[in-house]
Order: sequence, then structure tokens, then C-alpha cells
Amino acid sequence: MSQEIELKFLVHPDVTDALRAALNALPGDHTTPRKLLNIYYETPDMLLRRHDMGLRIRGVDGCYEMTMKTAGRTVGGLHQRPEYNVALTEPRLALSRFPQEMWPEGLDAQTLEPQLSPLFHTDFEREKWVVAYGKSRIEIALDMGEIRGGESREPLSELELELLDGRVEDILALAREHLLRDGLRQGGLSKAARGYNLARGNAPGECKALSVLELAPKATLEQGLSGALAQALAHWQYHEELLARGVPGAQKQVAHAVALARHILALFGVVVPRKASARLREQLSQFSDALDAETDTDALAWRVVCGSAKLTLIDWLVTCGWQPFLSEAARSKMQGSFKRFADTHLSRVAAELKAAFRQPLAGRDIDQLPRLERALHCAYVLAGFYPHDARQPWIEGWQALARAIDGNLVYQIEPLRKQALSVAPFWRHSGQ
Ligand SMILES: O=P(O)(O)OP(=O)(O)OP(=O)(O)O
Repeated sequence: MSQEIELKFLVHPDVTDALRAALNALPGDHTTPRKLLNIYYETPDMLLRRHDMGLRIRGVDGCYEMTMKTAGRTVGGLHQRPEYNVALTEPRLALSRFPQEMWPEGLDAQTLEPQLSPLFHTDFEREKWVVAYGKSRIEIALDMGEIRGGESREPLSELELELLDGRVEDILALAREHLLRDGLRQGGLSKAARGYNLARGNAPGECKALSVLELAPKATLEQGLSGALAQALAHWQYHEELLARGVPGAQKQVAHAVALARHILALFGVVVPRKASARLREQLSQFSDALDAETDTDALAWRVVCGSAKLTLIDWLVTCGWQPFLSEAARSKMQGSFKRFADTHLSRVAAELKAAFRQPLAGRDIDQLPRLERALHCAYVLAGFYPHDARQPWIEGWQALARAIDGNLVYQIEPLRKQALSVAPFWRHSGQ
């Protein structure tokens, strides 16, 4: 078993040549393009997909390899997955050759193999560079070709940076310093995931609302910070794919994700010094301004201002960029209970809301929206320790008011304001 750590970008056709020139300028070994033919297999009831596994046979220059990628983790466009590779003499499945430990409960080679048939193909030319960067060796692949599933096909044009050995931060730095440009955007989906979508008819996903962060009861403050930022990033990445496909409402959700990330940094600012996140906050705010100003929103996902802010956030998250800035006292707070922090801060959020919405809103209701959205974002991060039914009336009350203000539903604002204020706190607080 090996662990694949890979950063993926989608490449706009307009920038392929410039990108290739940038890659050729890096010191390292270059391999001319080779044709890779890949067949992905699945059962009629999508058993592998349901286990978050992907099975393929790859043919290159008359040699064959069978690969299973198993469930992993994706942070933004950074994928980390265990994978199992077996060399084959012919393009025929031989699942029994995978190690026994690979199979999750309920799946085994003997019963699975007869149920499998090809579902989609990825055929592409791969041009490769291997570079030494920082303390790492990184393989960069430029893949140009297509994905075919059923009657459908779509072009494939990707840049992948894979860590051969070394540190994740070197991949991120290499991408940021030498490759990132207008026309590259991070890819949140593996080729297999795109193939499955294509085989299912390729309808774009639907926009989703931000949800409450759920963490283990014993989570530390640091786990709270990481979990919250990972959630913001996942929301951003998911809706960026939709934005690039022109799905209405996606831009608003990307804006929510970026605002959430900024609000998380402010919320944890009582422990993490501001200078630790100065660069990240600056980039998030530049992207947020670009989101507000841009009319061609589909193109925005391809702009460097987007990629750069997201890469900085991924970097900060995966390298725990706050740690070098923590005092001893802050370090020990970070290992303290997130639940206690959540209770204290829910009380603060509620007090702010009470102060801001104590009086009927006169005229410029919209001015209160950013404050209300910030409070809601904090509640999404902090409320997950309480059962859904306990927290929802409070959250939904303020959500309804936010919607009314946003939609300028003037006759609904006053009753909703009163309603939101009237809901009792659901968290443990000093007044209870
Ligand atoms: O060559 P790999 O293993 O990186 O696989 P791929 O065909 O590029 O697909 P993925 O999107 O899973 O990296």
C-alpha cells in the first residue's frame, strides 16, 4: 500500500502552452507524453463507489497495472488516499492479488469480481516532470485527453502534483510560486469521481447551505479550528465546481464559505494571534472583494485571486500555520476543551445579537446583515455539541430573520426579529 498525496488543478485550454513553458523552466527530469488508457470497473449497484473506492486497469505501452484507490481525505484540492497497485500481464481483473487487508468489511475479491464490468474510461496523454523542490521530490503530470462514460464524453485537462517524498508544504509552495496563474483552478474531484458523474448523466450538483460543524465530544480547541476551516474549504471547493459550471446561487455559497473562513479566524483570534493569519486574511479579503466586484462569475473560479487564496488556506490548514505563533499559554489553551470554548462564545454571540437587534430595525435593515451572518457562521462552528432538535429553533429563528433582511421582506422583518429574540439559549450558559 502506498499513500498518494496529490494536488490537482484543472487547466483551461488557453494556458496550456504557457504552463508547459513554466514546467520546462523548472530544473528537473522531463518525460515526453505517453498514452495512458484506463478502464474503471463497477458493480451494477455501485458497490465500490458506496465504499468510496475506485478500481481501474491502466494500460501504458503494452504493460498493465490494476489499481484500487481506497477512501481518503480531500482538503480543498489536496487529495490523500491509500492506493494498491498490482502489475498484470494482461488487461484482466485479478482481485485476489490485492492484499487481504485492503478489503473493508462486507467486500471480498471472490464475490465482487464476477459482478464487475467497465463503467467509464479515462484516456489521456501524460507528460511528466520530476523536480526537487524545498526538501521534497515532486512529480508533476500534465494530463490531456478525455473521460468517456456511456454515451457521454468530456475533455480532461489536468495538472497533478504528487509528492514522491518530502513535505506537503513543498507541493503547495511550488504550485503557488511557479505554476499558479489565471486559467488554473483546483480540482476537488478525482478522475474517477468525474467518471462516475459522467456515467450518471453529468448533471451538476445542487447548491447546499452551510451546516453545523459536528465534532467528537472531547474535541480540542485546535481540532475545532481545523475542523471548522476544513468545512469552510469543502463548502468553497464544492460550490466553486458549480460556479465554474454556471450554476445559479453557487457564487453566493462561495462567498459564504470565504466569509465563514474569515469569521472562524476572528472567532479563534482570542487564542491565535492576528499576525499568524495576516497573510491568509489579506488573501481572503482580496478574493472576497473580487467576488463582490466580478460580473463574469463563471470565469472567477479560474482567476489567480481565487486559487491563491484557497492555496494559502489549504497551506495554513495542513501545516497548522498558527502553531509557530502560539505562546506557551495559547498552546495549552489549544489543547483544552472546544466544548467549553463553544459555550462561552455562544453566549457572546447571543449577547451581540441581542444588543444589535434589541430595537426594531429602522430603515437600513440591510446594514445589520453582515453582523447577523457573522453570528450565524459562529453558531454553525460552535453549536455541534448539542442535539439537532435542541439547537435548531434558535438557529432557524436567526436564519429566517437573515433571509427576510436579505430579501427585503419588510413586513416579515419585525415579527421575525421578535421571534428570534424570544428563543431560549440551547447551550450551557451562566444564566441558566
Ligand atoms: O495516475 P494517478 O494514480 O494519479 O491517477 P489519475 O488517473 O491521475 O486519477 P486521479 O484523479 O485519481 O489522480
